[in-house]
Amino acid sequence: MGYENIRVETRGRVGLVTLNRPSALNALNSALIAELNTALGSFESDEKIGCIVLTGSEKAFAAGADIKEMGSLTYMEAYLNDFITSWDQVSRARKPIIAAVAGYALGGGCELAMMCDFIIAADTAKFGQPEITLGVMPGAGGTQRLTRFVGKSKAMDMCLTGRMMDAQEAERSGLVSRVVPADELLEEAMKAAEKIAGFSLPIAMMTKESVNRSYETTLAEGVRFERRVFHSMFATEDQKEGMSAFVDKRKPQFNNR
Ligand SMILES: CC(C)=CC(=O)SCCNC(=O)CCNC(=O)[C@H](O)C(C)(C)COP(=O)(O)OP(=O)(O)OC[C@H]1O[C@@H](n2cnc3c(N)ncnc32)[C@H](O)[C@@H]1OP(=O)(O)O
Repeated sequence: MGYENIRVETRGRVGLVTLNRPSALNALNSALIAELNTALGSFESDEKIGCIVLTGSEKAFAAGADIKEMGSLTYMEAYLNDFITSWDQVSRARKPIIAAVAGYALGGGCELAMMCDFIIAADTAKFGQPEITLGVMPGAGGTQRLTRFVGKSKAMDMCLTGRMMDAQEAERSGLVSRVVPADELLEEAMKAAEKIAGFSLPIAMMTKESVNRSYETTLAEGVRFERRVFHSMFATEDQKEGMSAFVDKRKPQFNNR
């Protein structure tokens, strides 16, 4: 497929998607989301790919949903077409996805980054949910995910004032996993992705599923889920290989089985 709003590359075992609407600071319109979903689908089904990186430009990861496209939407159109639901594909990906964020990650851009498994931020990154300034509120999971990341007080502050958070505050608050110099962002994200892709894919996928379960269940249920999945790992060839390699003092050769 030819992509107009994103660039899609494969680097070894890592799938790289770069949002690419520079004239609109990567504002997320329906064409871009459709392309992103297609790219994610092809990486999900490509067994050579072990991890995905989603990034934007130096100036903007994404400045939000496309206000020009969305401005004239009616309630009936939003309701009948289930506006925004198609954005969720990122959060439903089974393979690990890292967001590498430089510049603005606002509104839907912040929400898209939060749908990824973790965020590595450049020291230039700015996060915000400014929807209230436009007469709406976050609609792609922002009120829910941001609250889980940073807690109620800061989420309320961000969503009700529309202010931006810089990279340092985002790291202190638990929104991002680490902050790196802007000119090292992609290199650092690729290094993390290559590391993940070098492990057993099914084990990484099960680990992701288990961590995500903690958002949706009680502690006791979550621990029981973890135990079941953990036990199942002993049925994999990669568990045998990983532990044998440790004992033999050699590097493991995982076969994703
Ligand atoms: C409601 C839901 C579900 C989700 C949302 O995401 S609502 C949108 C939330 N985002 C915002 O409100 C941010 C809007 N953008 C800005 O406030 C500013 O663009 C900025 C602070 C990010 C950057 O300001 P700067 O002065 O550096 O750049 P601009 O001249 O303002 O922008 C350049 C160019 O990009 C267009 N742009 C920026 N953001 C969007 C957007 N979200 N949708 C559509 N277009 C956007 C901006 O209009 C300008 O284009 P033109 O030169 O053609 O006007």
